Amino acid sequence: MKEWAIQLSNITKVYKGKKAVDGLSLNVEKGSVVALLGPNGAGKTTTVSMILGLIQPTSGSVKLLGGDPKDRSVRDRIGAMLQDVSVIDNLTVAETIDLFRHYYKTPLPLEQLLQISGLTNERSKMASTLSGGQQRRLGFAMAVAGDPEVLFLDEPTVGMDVTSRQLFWDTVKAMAGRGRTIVLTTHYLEEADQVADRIVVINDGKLAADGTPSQIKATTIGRTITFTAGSTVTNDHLYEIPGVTDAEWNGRRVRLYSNDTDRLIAELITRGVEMKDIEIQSGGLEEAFRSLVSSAKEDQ
Ligand SMILES: Nc1ncnc2c1ncn2[C@@H]1O[C@H](COP(=O)(O)OP(=O)(O)OP(=O)(O)O)[C@@H](O)[C@H]1O
Repeated sequence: MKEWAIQLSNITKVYKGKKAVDGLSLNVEKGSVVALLGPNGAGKTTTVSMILGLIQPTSGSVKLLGGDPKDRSVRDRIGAMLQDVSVIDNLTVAETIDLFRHYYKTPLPLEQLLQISGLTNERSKMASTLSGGQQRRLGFAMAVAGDPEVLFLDEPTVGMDVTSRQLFWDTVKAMAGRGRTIVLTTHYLEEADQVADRIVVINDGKLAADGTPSQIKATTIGRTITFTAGSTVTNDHLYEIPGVTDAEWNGRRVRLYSNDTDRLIAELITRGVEMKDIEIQSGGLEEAFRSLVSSAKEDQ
């Protein structure tokens, strides 16, 4: 039988009459790495905050490790790295991490936490003097101090350089390898593709897609047609063509997104759209994601 780390049943959060999260149901199996993807304002942070018990759903129920997220017995077993890391004044990096270690019954050793967050050389610095990227890494050390069973990472790599990112994802993968459940939100789709074994796409507070990275890519053909447009072609003109989900301009070079590029190319030719140097690309995750989000909008 599956063991659930997270069970969300029809959760909704209403802010000033507007639904930030709208009837979301989702179960996350223990030991999985789940990426929540969605455009700005989709409801990812609100969802994570409800799972953590930081805000109360307007309706619906949340279970974390089978219990109430606000219970001390549950909170002892989870870790969270949220978007704003607030550091305590007048404490060094090592003292800050040590303070967090003492909240937990079975913390990881201080040296290991300094090493996995790449902060060994900064251990004696005042935490408040760290750069933005270093503060994110300190936030990570604080989140994993208790060796949590479930770890939440809300846009964790924002502001991190390439080397830090690599160390960060290696550490996250190692934690997953030890059976930890990881829920992350990110705008970097390639990262989600590499690290997650399940991707949940949220749009306008609702579930837009749910599957493995390869299923997400396969559920939508998500292809693009790129061409150099003649002077008669306008943006409005392109959006009138059936099957165009998005158009991106770079000078006179246009990229059209569509779920059915075969039909679209026929339409473009039938309508006599002036095109040169035509290329058709098969979709990566980025295109799949755009296509899912735009088709969810059309359904409303
Ligand atoms: N405290 C609040 N009061 C009012 N509206 C809020 C509040 N928090 C979030 N919202 C609104 O709820 C919606 C969802 O926001 P949320 O922060 O969950 O999105 P997100 O997917 O995390 O976005 P981002 O990728 O930009 O972080 C947005 O329209 C936002 O403006």
